[in-house]
Amino acid sequence: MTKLLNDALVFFSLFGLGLSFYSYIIELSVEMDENYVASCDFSEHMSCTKAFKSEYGKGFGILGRLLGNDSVFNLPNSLYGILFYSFLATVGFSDSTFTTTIALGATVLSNCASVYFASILIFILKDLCVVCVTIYVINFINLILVYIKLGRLRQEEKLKQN
Ligand SMILES: C/C(=C\C[C@@]12O[C@]1(C)C(=O)c1ccccc1C2=O)CCC[C@H](C)CCC[C@H](C)CCCC(C)C
Repeated sequence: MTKLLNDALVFFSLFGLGLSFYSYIIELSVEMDENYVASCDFSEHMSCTKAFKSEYGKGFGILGRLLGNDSVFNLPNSLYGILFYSFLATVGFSDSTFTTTIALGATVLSNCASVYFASILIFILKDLCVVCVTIYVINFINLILVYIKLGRLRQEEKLKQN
């Protein structure tokens, strides 16, 4: 009964994974070649590298301050994205209520991250990063999908008990 939901969840998680990989490649390219022009840089106020290269592009702009800029955990956000969406794509296959509850927690967390990053884009960097905004949309879709899925799993459990 959750087959279509699972497929959609895995699809959007892989979409997020792809965007995270793409962001990471862009970051590496910009770092190696300062003349590199990223395909997601459209103008001064529509730039993805402006976000990635900012002080908020690494360790969520928090870990560096907490653990020191040289900490092994102060990685580019895109690497955390790769970890996160790989995890979500994997648990997306599971029809266990427990696993899906974990997935719900993770997607709630990622939407908090969306709000945090979106405010940085709007109020501090005054930048429209298309890759970032697409990530926010994906995070929201994933939240809705996991929420619906958990509801159905709980309903199925109830039906089995009776
Ligand atoms: C494209 C990507 C990250 C790039 C980033 O684009 C973001 C998000 C953004 O909006 C932004 C704004 C302002 C400055 C910099 C930036 C960015 O650089 C990857 C998805 C990141 C995703 C939102 C992470 C979700 C992580 C979980 C909430 C926590 C996972 C914890 C791990 C230990 C698994």
